[in-house]
Amino acid sequence: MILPEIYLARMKELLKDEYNDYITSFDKERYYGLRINNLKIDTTDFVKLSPFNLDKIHWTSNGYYYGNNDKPSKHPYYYAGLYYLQEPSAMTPAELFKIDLNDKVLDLCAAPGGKSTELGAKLKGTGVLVCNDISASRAKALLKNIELSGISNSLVLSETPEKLSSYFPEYFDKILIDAPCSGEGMFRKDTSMIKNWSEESVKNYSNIQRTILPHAASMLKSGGYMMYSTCTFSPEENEQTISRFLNDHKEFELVDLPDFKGFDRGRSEYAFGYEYDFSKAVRLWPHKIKGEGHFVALLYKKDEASSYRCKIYNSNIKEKDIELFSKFKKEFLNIDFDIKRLSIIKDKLYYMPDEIPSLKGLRLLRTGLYLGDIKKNRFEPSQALASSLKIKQFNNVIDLEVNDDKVIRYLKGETLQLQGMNGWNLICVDNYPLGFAKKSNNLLKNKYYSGWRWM
Ligand SMILES: C[S@@+](CC[C@H](N)C(=O)[O-])C[C@H]1O[C@@H](n2cnc3c(N)ncnc32)[C@H](O)[C@@H]1O
Repeated sequence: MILPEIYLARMKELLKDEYNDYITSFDKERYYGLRINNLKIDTTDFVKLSPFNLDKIHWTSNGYYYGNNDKPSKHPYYYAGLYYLQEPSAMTPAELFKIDLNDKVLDLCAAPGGKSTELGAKLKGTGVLVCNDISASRAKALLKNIELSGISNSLVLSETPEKLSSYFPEYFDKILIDAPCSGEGMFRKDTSMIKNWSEESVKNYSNIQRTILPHAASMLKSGGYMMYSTCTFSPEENEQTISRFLNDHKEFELVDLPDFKGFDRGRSEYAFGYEYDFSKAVRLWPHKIKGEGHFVALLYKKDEASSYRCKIYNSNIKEKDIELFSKFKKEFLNIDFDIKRLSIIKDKLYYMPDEIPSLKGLRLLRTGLYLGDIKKNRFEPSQALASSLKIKQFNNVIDLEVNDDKVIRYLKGETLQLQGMNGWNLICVDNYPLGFAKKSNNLLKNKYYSGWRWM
């Protein structure tokens, strides 16, 4: 692997006598990880069920390395959203971020959702998860991952941090900024990042990070926590971005992050302006752990009793607007809905997260859980609803065993000869929902969302 001379000189300066270890880490294999989606399955249950050669990632509670011969992206459990494929170090921010039930959480740079899906799992369907990415195309991938993971309490947006900040002032308890960066920590995983690297790009990213942080800060409640992470090594994008922010925001302070074997700490000598204790932050290096490079810092917004409260939006939906859905719900679903949280947008029915402000004027890809479509004389449930269900929450279930060839045929969109009850059936694999099928006139129509099909 050929790395730019200037980059190597900078790394020598940063790493000193560890430099050679860092360089030789490029000759080693990269590590592949999967993170179990605890919203759908407990870690121990998945480990029992898993056909993969798993080895625990020691600083996580639900992350595992998988074997070179495993193909977890080509397995029905992946389609059931039981895990997310993620580079092991990239699991660190969401792992270290303590999320409480009912928290309002923002993932500001969220696509494609590696960290959002874990933050959503930690919320266990309570509170609100707002996932945003400035890039509309990347936000589409984010939406798919949120829905596949079964997260039902999220908003998916594609906005600038500045615009978001005018809608959500001091609204969130926790904010993650997994910032755009020069990606030095991913050179081994993705060599294409090397050719985009330059000292200039480090400077540019550091400027972007510096503009994002104040907007994020204004959306955080007093007493709230903000986590900042990058997958790069340059102090300009890590200690210096944070210390510049702290210089201008005296209401924030660094919080100590836990230590694990192989973790390195942030470098106080790189702080800009005042002295800050960056040993509270974490640096991950590919020559010290089985994973790529990362930086993580946690900030606390001191509790200075703010007075601001967002005006909360309430839908004014009436029973008669949702008659078709109520009929469907009575026949098939074993869940309760709070009518105040239902919302109809262009004949699509959504279940909104609780206590959200008005979203008018925002570029939204998803407003809560998309339940389905209100057609002329029927309600048609969505793929997102199927993904969010537990098997017990649906009356008609066809549960297939993972080795049954009908599982993959269903995921390919084929029509199957299965018994099923009349009307809607939830197709599951080993008790975990995949999608819907509808039976009428003895024919079971495959309703698996065509955009997610097994290829
Ligand atoms: C490191 S990636 C995020 C990865 C993601 N958190 C995950 O774990 O899957 C950074 C993201 O920031 C987005 N981004 C770039 N500039 C941004 C900005 N000014 N505001 C919000 N997001 C931005 C990029 O589109 C990119 O998807």
